[in-house]
Amino acid sequence: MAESNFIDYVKFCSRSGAGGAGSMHFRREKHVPKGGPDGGDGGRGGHIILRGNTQMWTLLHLKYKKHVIAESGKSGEGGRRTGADGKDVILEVPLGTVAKDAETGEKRFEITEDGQEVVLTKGGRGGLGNHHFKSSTNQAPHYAQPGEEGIEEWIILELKLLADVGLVGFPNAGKSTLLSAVSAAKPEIGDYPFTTLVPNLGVVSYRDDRSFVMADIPGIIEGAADGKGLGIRFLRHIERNSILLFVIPADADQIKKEYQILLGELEKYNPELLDKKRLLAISKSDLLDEELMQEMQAEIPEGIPAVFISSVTQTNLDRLKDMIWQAIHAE
Ligand SMILES: Nc1nc2c(ncn2[C@@H]2O[C@H](COP(=O)(O)OP(=O)(O)OP(=O)(O)O)[C@@H](O)[C@H]2O)c(=O)[nH]1
Ligand SMILES: [Mg+2]
Repeated sequence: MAESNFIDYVKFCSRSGAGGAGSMHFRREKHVPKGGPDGGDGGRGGHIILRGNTQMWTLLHLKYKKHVIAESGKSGEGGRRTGADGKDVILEVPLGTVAKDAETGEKRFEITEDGQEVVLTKGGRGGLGNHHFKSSTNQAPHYAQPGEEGIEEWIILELKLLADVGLVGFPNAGKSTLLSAVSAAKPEIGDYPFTTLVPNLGVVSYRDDRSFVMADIPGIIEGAADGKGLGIRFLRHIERNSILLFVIPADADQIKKEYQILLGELEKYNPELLDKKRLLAISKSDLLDEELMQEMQAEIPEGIPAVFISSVTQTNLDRLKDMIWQAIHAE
């Protein structure tokens, strides 16, 4: 299978720090023979925290992290000194990262904003020092609270792809070839269906210093919404894409029909997908001569901006980028 530059799933063991123990201590001063209790509280154990970062696109950096462990809190000390908190571990993640409990599959939260921090695994509370337990009947408590245990749990992080444009098309339509023609991504390309098994992301440079992110996902086939083929598993990745670029090859039997089937699968999967802006690229147009291309014009579905492109001869790729850019930045 092709290595994807897009990792959408990681699983790791997350362990927060234990709270530090409260101190059992009595004040000792030269002229105070029987000083009162003055044991300080233990520090809080370190949390495991997720923080949103717009500069990140994948969970690749967490792929080999099997254990994430935060420091324990320090014990309290005499003189009511509170122990230091354990250091938190902060994991930077792309926006759209969903944290789940690996055992139950239950969703905990989603990171949606830059800089947003959510505690994933809470550090243990520090124990109370003995001075808290002083009472009228017990002036000298020989007791301090232990720190709370840390939590150890298996966590799944999933990322819904945050691309600006998602490629939607049947297998073999030329989606990966297009991505490789307009970006530095090197997806596998093959003259057989289902070459792409995992989504690929590419950053497309657009004039000057601008860029947008394109997502190449596996081909979608009729029945995909009912679990046929591979595409449906990845359809969730395009939920957030701001626009959808349909890719239909010029040698398709019926462009309109292919388009309708693709639309139908999207709708069955999630009707909201139809609210997105759509563009159509008729790919492999190098296979057509002028005359055929004229005839094909009639085949273009109504109400969708369309362009004939060829990734092989680089035809109209700039025009396509213009259309994408405009669609992304319209309104
Ligand atoms: N003539 C011509 N062939 C192309 C063009 N773009 C892609 N192809 C060919 O079409 C075949 C399929 O290309 P891919 O880019 O792998 O298609 P895909 O849509 O990613 O396919 P899946 O990953 O299976 O969904 C390959 O043999 C490509 O060389 C083009 O612009 N012109
Ligand atoms: Mg492909």
